[in-house]
Amino acid sequence: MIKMNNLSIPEIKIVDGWKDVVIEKSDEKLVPLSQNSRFIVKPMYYLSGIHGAVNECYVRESLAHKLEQASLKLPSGYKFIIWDAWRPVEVQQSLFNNYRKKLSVKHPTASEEELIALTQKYVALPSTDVLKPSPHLTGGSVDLSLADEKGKLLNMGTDVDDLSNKAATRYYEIRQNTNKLNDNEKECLHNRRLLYYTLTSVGFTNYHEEWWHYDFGNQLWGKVSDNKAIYSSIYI
Ligand SMILES: C[C@@H](N)C(=O)N[C@H](C)C(=O)O
Ligand SMILES: [Zn+2]
Repeated sequence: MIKMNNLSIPEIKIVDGWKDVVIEKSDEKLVPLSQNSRFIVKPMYYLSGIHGAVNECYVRESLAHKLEQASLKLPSGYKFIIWDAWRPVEVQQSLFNNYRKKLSVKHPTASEEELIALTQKYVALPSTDVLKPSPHLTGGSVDLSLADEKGKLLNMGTDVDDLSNKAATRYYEIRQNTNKLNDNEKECLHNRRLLYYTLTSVGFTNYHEEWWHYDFGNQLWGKVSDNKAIYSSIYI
């Protein structure tokens, strides 16, 4: 089992400029995660009826292998719950449009340019450009959380795809510097650390604005881990 010894989540490199990361292309194929009983696969965008979303979570072979390695480090009976992985560009476009719309309600005075910039904090710009594809189009991103031995979702403090500052991975780490955390907040802090250390110990990186988004092999991963990327966009 992963040993965290109360380790905090360190500052995570911001991803500005990730589209400039060089991709040394790999031809690894996509594999379905539902074939592995260590994972609970609930493709949230298919289940919520987003047009074009698939009833499966596909990732590159190496990513599936790393996820399996990470699952062996979880406390007994715990599983990863996988909500999303590879996406077709039309799903990326729908998500982008939906977020833009929600943010325009939250920020009624924002200009179109500001809204587009704000939206990109939560959803990457839809792109099939092989030199700068949206991360989920590469099969190198996964949106996930943890379920305990009874199959109950662990408390992470927000839902997936939350639009508040609480979604930032280090939200509770930063909060505890100025406030005494209550029991609920301490639980969220612990659960986010468990997810973070289990995944980063096998080579994943996290997107600092979303506690649920992890990468391996794509340009976001390359930016955060100082590597060249290996995955460009791929189609099924
Ligand atoms: C939409 C959200 N689940 C997500 O995956 N965001 C990242 C930044 C993305 O779109 O790549
Ligand atoms: Zn994601």
